[in-house]
Parts: sequence; structure tokens; C-alpha cells
Amino acid sequence: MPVEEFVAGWISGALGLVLGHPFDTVKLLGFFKGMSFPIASIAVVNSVLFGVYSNTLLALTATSHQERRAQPPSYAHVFLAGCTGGFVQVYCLAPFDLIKVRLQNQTEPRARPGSPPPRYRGPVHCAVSICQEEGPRGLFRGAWALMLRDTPTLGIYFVTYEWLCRQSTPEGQSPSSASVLVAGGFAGIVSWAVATPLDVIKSRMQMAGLKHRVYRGVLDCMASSVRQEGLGVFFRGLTINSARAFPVNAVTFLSYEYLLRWWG
Ligand SMILES: C[N+](C)(C)CCCC[C@H](N)C(=O)O
Repeated sequence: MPVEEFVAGWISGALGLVLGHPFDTVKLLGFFKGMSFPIASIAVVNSVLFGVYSNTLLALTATSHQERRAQPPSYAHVFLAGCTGGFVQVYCLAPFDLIKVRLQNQTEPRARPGSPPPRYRGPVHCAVSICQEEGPRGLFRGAWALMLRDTPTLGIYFVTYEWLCRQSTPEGQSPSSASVLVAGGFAGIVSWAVATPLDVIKSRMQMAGLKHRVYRGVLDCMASSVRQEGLGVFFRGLTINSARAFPVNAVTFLSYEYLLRWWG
């Protein structure tokens, strides 16, 4: 199994995340200080995503990343490989995403005189607290919603990228840097636009019992949210998700492509 896609995915995920961090912090008005945790986590998740995606395409089409410009895979294979990567990466993403959402949602990030101490002192303390209070399975709270959110939308993510690249690249050639940046940016926007409704539900499932009531499942959370706040609740954060998605994914795909070209 070629490992270069995993390494390129790790590095490109870290580079894209550096651009997206300020948006992510503002998104939930949380105070998620420091970059080490998100880089260590999202870079690993991105490594699994791109590695599984590329190796699934290799299994489906018997073509390597370099060969695919001359023998482009069908969009059905790209979608299937993207969904496979999206499904598998949830197993890594779920604990990291839960810790991120819990830290971002605590209103007192630092103990201040007269105010209650924050519930979690940092990512490691958050993980240990969740394990102690809810058991190790507690780290996978919201994983079903994450799987429903990411599996189809990461298929859409890669199909959008491939389609836009091919529209602006002569057959058999590699896309230019500008094409990769634009295609990657719009792939991020399109996938986040489709993912936002379940992203809202996922975050509520992750905060159940702390900031939201405990739900009997994804459908209960959806029905309860619509009853209380209307259908608009599903588009909370769409603007900031989209504003963040373009630069993050433009850089992620550009660095991924260049790393593989350099490797190839
Ligand atoms: C599947 N979903 C739309 C949620 C994310 C797709 C893009 C993932 C990228 N690492 C980013 O952080 O934007």
C-alpha cells in the first residue's frame, strides 16, 4: 500500500489547518487556544482521509496517483473512494472533534477571580475527564452523526475537486496551481454547505447533557432542534464554515498535489 499519500495528507492537513484555525475559534465564540492539539489531530485525520481515498482508488482502478492524470477515474469511483475515506476517518476524528467542541463551548476558558473554574483545563484533561465520567466510549459521543455528516460529503468533496480540475486542465495533463487552488477551495465550500445541517446536529449530540438535553439519537436531536428553533437551525455556521473552507482546502489540495508530484 503506497504510504506517500498518507504522509502527503498529514502535511497538507497541517498546512490547511493553520489557515483555518482563526475561523474555527470565532465560529463557536469559544476559546480554543493553541495550535498543537488541532495540528496533531486534524493532520492525522487528513492523512487517513487522503491515504484511504487514494488507495481505494488504486484498488478500484489499478492506477496510482501519478497515472490518474492520463487515465482519469470515473466520478462514480471517485465518489465511492471519497465516501470510503470519509467513513474510515471518522474513527480517528470522533474523539478529537468531541474534545475540540467541548473546549470551544466552555465559556470560561481560564479560571478568573470570582468565576467558576473551566470544566476542562485542556485537551488531555478533557479526554481523561470524559473517560472517567462516561467511559472510553464517551470519546465517541456524536460519532454516528459525524459518520452521517462525513461519509457522503467527502464523496462530494473529491468529486467536486476532480470535476473542477478537469474543467480547467487539458486532457492527460496535471492541473495548474491556480486550478488546484480554485478546485480545492470550492470542493471545501460545496462539501461544507451540504454538511452544515448534520454538523449542527453532531455538535449538539456532543454537548448533550452539558449544554443541550440528552437526545435519544440523531433523529430525536433533529426533531427537537426544529421544534424549538425552526428549520433555520440547520444552517447555523454555514457562512463561517464556507469562509473558512475555501482557504483551508485550497491550501490542503495544493500542498497534497505538490508533495505527491515531488515524491512521484
Ligand atoms: C466533510 N466535511 C465537509 C465536514 C469536511 C470536508 C473538508 C475537510 C477539511 N479538512 C476542512 O477542515 O475543511
